[in-house]
Amino acid sequence: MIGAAGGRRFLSSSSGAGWKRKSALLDRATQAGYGAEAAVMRDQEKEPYRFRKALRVPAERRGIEILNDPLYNKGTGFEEGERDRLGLRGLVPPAVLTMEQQLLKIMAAVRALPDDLSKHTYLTDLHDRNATLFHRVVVRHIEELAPLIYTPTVGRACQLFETMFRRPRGMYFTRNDVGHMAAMTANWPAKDVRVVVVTDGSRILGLGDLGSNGMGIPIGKLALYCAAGGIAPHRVLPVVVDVGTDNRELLEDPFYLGVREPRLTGDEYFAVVDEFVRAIYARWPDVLVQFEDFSSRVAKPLLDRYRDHRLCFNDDVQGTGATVVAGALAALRLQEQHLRDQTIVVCGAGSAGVGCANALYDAVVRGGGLSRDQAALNFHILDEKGLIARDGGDDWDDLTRDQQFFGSDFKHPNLVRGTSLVRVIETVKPTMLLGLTTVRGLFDREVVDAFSANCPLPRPILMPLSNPTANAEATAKQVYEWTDGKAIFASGSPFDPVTLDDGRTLVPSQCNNFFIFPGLGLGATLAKATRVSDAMLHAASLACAAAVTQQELDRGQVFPSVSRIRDVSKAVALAVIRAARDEGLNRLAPLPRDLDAYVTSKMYYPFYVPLYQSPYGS
Ligand SMILES: O=C([O-])CC(=O)C(=O)O
Ligand SMILES: [Mg+2]
Repeated sequence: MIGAAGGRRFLSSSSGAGWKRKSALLDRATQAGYGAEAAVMRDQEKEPYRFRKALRVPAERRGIEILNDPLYNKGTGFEEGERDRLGLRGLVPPAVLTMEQQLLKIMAAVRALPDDLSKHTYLTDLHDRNATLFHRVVVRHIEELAPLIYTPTVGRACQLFETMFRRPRGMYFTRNDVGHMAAMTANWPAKDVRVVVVTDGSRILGLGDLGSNGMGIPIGKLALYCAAGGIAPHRVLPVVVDVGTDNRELLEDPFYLGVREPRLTGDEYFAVVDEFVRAIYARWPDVLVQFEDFSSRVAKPLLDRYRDHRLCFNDDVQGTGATVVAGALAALRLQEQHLRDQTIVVCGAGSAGVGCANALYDAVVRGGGLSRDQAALNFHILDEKGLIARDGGDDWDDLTRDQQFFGSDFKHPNLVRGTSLVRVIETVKPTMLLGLTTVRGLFDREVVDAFSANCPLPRPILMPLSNPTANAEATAKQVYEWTDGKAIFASGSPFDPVTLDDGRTLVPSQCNNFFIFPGLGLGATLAKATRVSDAMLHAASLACAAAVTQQELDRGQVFPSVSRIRDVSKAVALAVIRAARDEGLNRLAPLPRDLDAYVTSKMYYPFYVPLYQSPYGS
């Protein structure tokens, strides 16, 4: 595979000398025939990149086979010399397009399509035939394309996965593969996988159990790892661990592509995941495994099983948690407030809700000034029955230890098990209200009015985080209209800016874990960290919050604009590497003196390099 690249050079943007070297190399690049690319890099992107002189294609791969490999294919982008060298003459149309021309063509085609699902399909096809161009297009137009290749459109794509299926991507490890998984990893062609995103399909976004059709999620997450986090496409592996499904419709659907059996549970379930985990780390010992969209029943138990001795994290529990902390810190910076003084109500006691509460609690304790017990009193968590509290209920023992943690010690007659959301709000007067329930419209007028009327902050902080858009607890328009534009709004799925009757236009933030996971993965793998610690996650939150510019804050945004996501990922990666070093978890030691330049140099940037045929094989 790729990796047998010729002499590599990289460039840094961090110092004057770096820029000089960069200019010199760009000049050489221009002379070497990269004119358009070099100009684009210099004038439009200012994107430091790794300059690869050439890439060797395995000798056995020629002509059509190169066109059929999305990692090598350039379509009409093959230059004349390459067409001769690689046996392509006559196999592609005569015109030679620059990457820029191809990009314009792709964007025109995407924009001409009538709906988001068709656009998703078009982009998936591009991904399948020319990965370099796909990622270039995504990098350049991330704000427009992230909602198409990722949340929210990816949710619909998962629901329709079987009918939309064209070409496999990633790997499936099923309950029927027990005993074979270690051998199966050898079927994946890439030697150097750095990041695996795995789901068991049991809780895809807020859409429930979609079984094997959940594959769309690891694929979408990893597309962002490449475009936003600078991990090269041949270093990522999307996975479904298919233990069956409890979705009756899928079980009865003749076209369902997964294992048509009820889900495994208990020890049998954990044995399958254990074997998968052992197999993955046996083939790729330094890989980072991101657990994604596992149901609350298993998400935390799996995390606890592996987190101390494997490089892994759960994106919904820890990634979303770290993202919410980042948003909270930025929202408080805007109002010159401290996190320790906030009263926080979290709706939803699944793994994501509890994960967010835990991450915020951890941030309060790290911030100092409150004892652990005092800090816990600032949190109130509700599940579908209402407030979680020890008093007044008979289901205390059925709750998990994590759920019980924030409900033990209220000394207020109103705060008993099952107290309604509005009553909780009127009693505790929260400053932050988070929704992780998947219940559309839960934050209705009554809730938002009560929240806004009782909130001691000038700007109440409201985060309906459930995905995709249709599951959001409230829309941006509703919240801004009901609070007269006062609320700070951040949602899991994107919403368009809202113009109020008085002419003010307000820009909602997207509080999505894509601000954390690509940079966390980049940092953790570059540091060769032995595990992902709470301190690394907290450092990621701080870096993300610090990346919000004053201009963005002034517009009411508490997350950076999505167009800057590569910069944010880099800042997150740097913070994660330093945090790993502080705890002695880095095996990349000592860290490079100019860490910034090092991370920059390691970030994949999609552009074509000349291909040569290797006489020696790959
Ligand atoms: O995928 C997303 O957009 C965020 C996420 O992890 C989820 O909702 O499960
Ligand atoms: Mg998720």
